[in-house]
Amino acid sequence: MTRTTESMTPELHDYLVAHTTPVDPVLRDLAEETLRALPDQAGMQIGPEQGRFMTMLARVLGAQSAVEIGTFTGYSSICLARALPDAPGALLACDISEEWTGIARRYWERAGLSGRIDLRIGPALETLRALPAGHAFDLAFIDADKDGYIGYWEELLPRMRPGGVLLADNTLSHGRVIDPAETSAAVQGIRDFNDHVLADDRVEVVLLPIGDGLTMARLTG
Ligand SMILES: C[S@@+](CC[C@H](N)C(=O)[O-])C[C@H]1O[C@@H](n2cnc3c(N)ncnc32)[C@H](O)[C@@H]1O
Repeated sequence: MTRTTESMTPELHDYLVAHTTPVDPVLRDLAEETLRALPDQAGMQIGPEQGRFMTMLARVLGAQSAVEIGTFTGYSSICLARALPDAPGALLACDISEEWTGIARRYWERAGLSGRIDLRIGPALETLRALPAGHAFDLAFIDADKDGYIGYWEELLPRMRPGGVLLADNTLSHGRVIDPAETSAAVQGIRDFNDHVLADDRVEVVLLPIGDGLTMARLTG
């Protein structure tokens, strides 16, 4: 029998957020400023329960170094960097927008995390390819252009430590992944990515119904 996850109503979502450790003033203010300054893009930011999950996951893993593809105004990078050692560049953050990451920089400073985060502006695939050999990550978070996910996956996997974990955001595409009428490049990119990850025997994988779908893959080798 297939067991389904209960449908997530707005009320049920409010309830689960209310029963998750609350966000601190830095994340609260960042979410508010993002909504005020960038109302059309603010939905790209991860939600509070996903942020808490990512912080806890990094702590449980004892992650020493992490990489983020898609930084935007810095919410997810704060959630990750908080769980990393206070070492220069413990989090490599990749984005193409100086404007949006300008907001991120201010909040990293306020959170006392600037020293841990190495922001690289430019296409993330180029940033990853330019990393020195031997640069290894315990945790990776992919949350940028959806038709680029497979490229990021293939570039990141050889750079992960054994037992490392890759997370990929929006892998349910608001349910559009199962809508045959949906033919956009972004949704097709996610479908292709989900199939690609499932077929990759280097990892075990679970697609979690957190936020808009969060794929979690662990290197088994
Ligand atoms: C969904 S948002 C990231 C949200 C962020 N993780 C958060 O929780 O606030 C996607 C980001 O990917 C960036 N992006 C898009 N294409 C990119 C590329 N080729 N390389 C690096 N970043 C890219 C965009 O500028 C945008 O800031």
